[in-house]
Amino acid sequence: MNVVTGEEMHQIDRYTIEEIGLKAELLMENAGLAFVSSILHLMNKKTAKIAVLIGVGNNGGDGFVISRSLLEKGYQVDVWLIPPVKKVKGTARYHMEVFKKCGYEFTSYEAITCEDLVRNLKGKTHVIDAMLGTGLVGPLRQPYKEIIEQVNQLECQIISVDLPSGLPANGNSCITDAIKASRTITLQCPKLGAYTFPSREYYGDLTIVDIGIPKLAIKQIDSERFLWTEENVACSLPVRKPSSHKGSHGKGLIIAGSRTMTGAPILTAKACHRLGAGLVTLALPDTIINTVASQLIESTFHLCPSVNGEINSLNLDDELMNRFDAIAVGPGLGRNNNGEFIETLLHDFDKPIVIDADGLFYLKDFLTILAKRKGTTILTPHLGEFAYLINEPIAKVEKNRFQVSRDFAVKYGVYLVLKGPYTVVTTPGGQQFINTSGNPSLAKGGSGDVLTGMVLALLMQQKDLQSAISNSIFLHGMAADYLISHEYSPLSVMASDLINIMPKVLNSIQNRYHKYR
Ligand SMILES: NC(=O)C1=CN([C@@H]2O[C@H](COP(=O)(O)OP(=O)(O)OC[C@H]3O[C@@H](n4cnc5c(N)ncnc54)[C@H](O)[C@@H]3O)[C@@H](O)[C@H]2O)[C@H](O)CC1
Ligand SMILES: [K+]
Repeated sequence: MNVVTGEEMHQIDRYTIEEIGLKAELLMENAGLAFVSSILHLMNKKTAKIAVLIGVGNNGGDGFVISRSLLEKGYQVDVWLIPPVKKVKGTARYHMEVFKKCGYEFTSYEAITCEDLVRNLKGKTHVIDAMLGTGLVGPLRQPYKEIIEQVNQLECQIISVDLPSGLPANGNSCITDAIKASRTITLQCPKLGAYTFPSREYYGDLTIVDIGIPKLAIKQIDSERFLWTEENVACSLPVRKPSSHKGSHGKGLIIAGSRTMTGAPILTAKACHRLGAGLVTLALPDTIINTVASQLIESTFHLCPSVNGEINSLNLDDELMNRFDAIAVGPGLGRNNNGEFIETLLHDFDKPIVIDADGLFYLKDFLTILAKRKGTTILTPHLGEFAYLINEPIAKVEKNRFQVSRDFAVKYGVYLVLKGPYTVVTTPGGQQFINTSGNPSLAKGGSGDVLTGMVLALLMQQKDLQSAISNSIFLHGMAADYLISHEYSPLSVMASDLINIMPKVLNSIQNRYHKYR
């Protein structure tokens, strides 16, 4: 599913109307009806008292369809038109006339004061926000500004049409005032701002509804951003052939751990086993082998000479190294050596390398070598690690996370996994895939180590690397979602719980595979 900017949505809209010939009035009708179908379950017809706030453009036009449809169904609805009536033009005007011809009335904000409106809204159970959509330009103007300030203080449910009014669709411009919705029903394509912070916090629960825009119209935009959903995962997870053997599922090497971080290699290796890797070898500082090996009976080990409890060199000759199909390096390495072995890996190993955590810290010194590397490289930084790697403040990276991660991935020719809520995977070609699973229980030490092991396992089993990476991220988030919907508190989910629940998560998604075929 494409994730679009406001401009791209208008482009899609134009193609649908002008080239395909689906009339704008029909699209607006579809939009209003799809919105209503998706909210009916939230409202009791006997007790719901609904207000619809209608703006000047097509978002407001959707509001007229929504109001008419709810009134036809017998709901109590008060309708408020915010701009002067004469300013409503085009398709929105058409639906305003249809609304009136059906015998319904609205109140014009022109004729009342903000206090009158607020007094009325205070008695409502639901306010539908159809004031401004993707056509917003610049900072919010009056009278929307004063209305939005008041609406945000109401205690009722606020449901936004397409996106919360006042919020820029693309997410990275400055937010002055915007509706803080309890729920947003987005039309056809999710907007970029829904996956950017702090913009996302204004959306509340997000539902995406189909309004009948043909796929061909969506294909016209040169879009490079997509959601990676359960359907994508179910359709692309590897299926084991009866004839397969352990060599068919990859021999992975994990370079991890130090004297003060013995848990990280255990988590990474266990997660890698759980996602089906054929063989997992753990390269560790020689001094911690007993502690780690006592917790890992499925892995094999390679001992590295250490200084101060951290790996000093890999002690792997080329032949030994090239027996592996892929390498993951970084979890719990520590930062007290010079990381020269990362440079060695980048030079000497031409198959996929996943670099995480302290591996990324060392990588900063070897970026020129990274740019020249022929083999596939996958970097999995969180926001802080990425900001360090590119020498920018965290806030700047957060605000422009799509742009900065794309610039980096293309410049260095890597797969970049920028972790966080809505983790973004950018391919070396610049395409971006946004993850839709997970919850704040993942914000805990160790969950990144688990993800690294999962990525290593799937990339050895799937031909398409982006699917392998995105699938690992989705399953990792889905494990956390599964736990909190099965009696775990988000406070108590631990990284090892993610690994332990993985068989059930995989089973549930594989069982749902038929749903998407
Ligand atoms: N995507 C689709 O195919 C469909 C979308 N629909 C809905 O249409 C809106 C987008 O409609 P548009 O008319 O382009 O924009 P708005 O409704 O957001 O209104 C723009 C209007 O608002 C005024 N305005 C702009 N900026 C400001 C500001 N900063 N402060 C105050 N006022 C502002 C100005 O007058 C503009 O002209 C989309 O979101 C969907 O809800 C269709 O109905 C169905 C097809
Ligand atoms: K809106």
